[in-house]
Amino acid sequence: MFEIIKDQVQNIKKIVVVTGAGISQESGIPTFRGKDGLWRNHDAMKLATIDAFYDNPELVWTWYNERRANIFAAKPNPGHKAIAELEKYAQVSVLTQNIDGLHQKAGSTEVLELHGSIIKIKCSVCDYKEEITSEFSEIPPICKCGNILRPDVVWFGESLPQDVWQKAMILANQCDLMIIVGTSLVVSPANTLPIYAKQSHTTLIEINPEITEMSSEMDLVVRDTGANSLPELVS
Ligand SMILES: CC(C)NC(=O)[C@H](Cc1c[nH]c2ccccc12)NC(=O)[C@H](CCCC/N=C(/NCCC(=O)O)S[C@H]1O[C@H](COP(=O)(O)OP(=O)(O)OC[C@H]2O[C@@H](n3cnc4c(N)ncnc43)[C@H](O)[C@@H]2O)[C@@H](O)[C@H]1O)NC(=O)OCc1ccccc1
Ligand SMILES: [Zn+2]
Repeated sequence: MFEIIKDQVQNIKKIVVVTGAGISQESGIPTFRGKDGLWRNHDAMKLATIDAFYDNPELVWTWYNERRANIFAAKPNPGHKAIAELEKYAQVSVLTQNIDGLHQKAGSTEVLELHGSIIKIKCSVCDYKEEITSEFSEIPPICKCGNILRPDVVWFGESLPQDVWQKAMILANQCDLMIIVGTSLVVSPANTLPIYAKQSHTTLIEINPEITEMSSEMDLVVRDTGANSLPELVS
């Protein structure tokens, strides 16, 4: 399946793996597409906004608490593990849109969380931040400054953490191989990363059971799941 790599493996030093919800689907975490994208009939893309949060912070907090409980119970799948194992062969940087922390749990040592992390919270006003270790008694939890706390994730209409995004663009532009797994490439600016790689003639591989916004730009398309196909990369 991955002949295109096996032929040039000796000069692949830097690998970037761009991931989305699909890589965690086989760990029991729903994606954002189709029926998965609905929570209590609320469109996930509408709930993940600052407006939804200020309209109904209890509802948004309940959504994130349910997702967090599901994520805490989830285990990395063979797809996450294979990406971590790739570090035996090259420098691997994971640029993920996922907030579930499963790449780190699988052993990946360089993971850039483009859209934040569900295990972190921050104040909606002051610069207070912390990692969540236990469930909250009150919803929404209140910061010591009196304002409400929110999940430390990037909502639609909010810009990505600039230090993380700058580093992601550079890694995408300097890698020898980019593997794009489990993302529909609908959401920007994450969906521009393959373009940065293409500019420096990097080999692009897409792993996804379905076609995506950029399938036609790929050097190799693997129409299979992450857990089924990625282990072959390291076998
Ligand atoms: C919907 C989209 C059009 N909107 C955007 O891109 C907007 C910009 C925008 C607004 N209006 C527009 C109109 C046109 C174009 C763009 C825009 N982007 C933003 O707002 C970004 C912020 C985006 C980040 C939002 N936060 C997320 N998540 C964190 C929170 C949370 O998770 O709760 S996005 C969230 O949704 C996205 C979902 O996409 P995927 O991960 O790809 O998942 P999806 O379900 O779509 O697809 C799954 C894929 O996996 C495949 N699959 C399924 N199973 C498997 C399997 N087993 N194995 C392999 N593959 C599999 C499926 O086939 C499928 O292809 C992810 O990025 C995820 O992180 N910020 C910004 O631009 O800031 C600057 C700015 C600032 C102010 C004003 C203007 C601009
Ligand atoms: Zn505060």
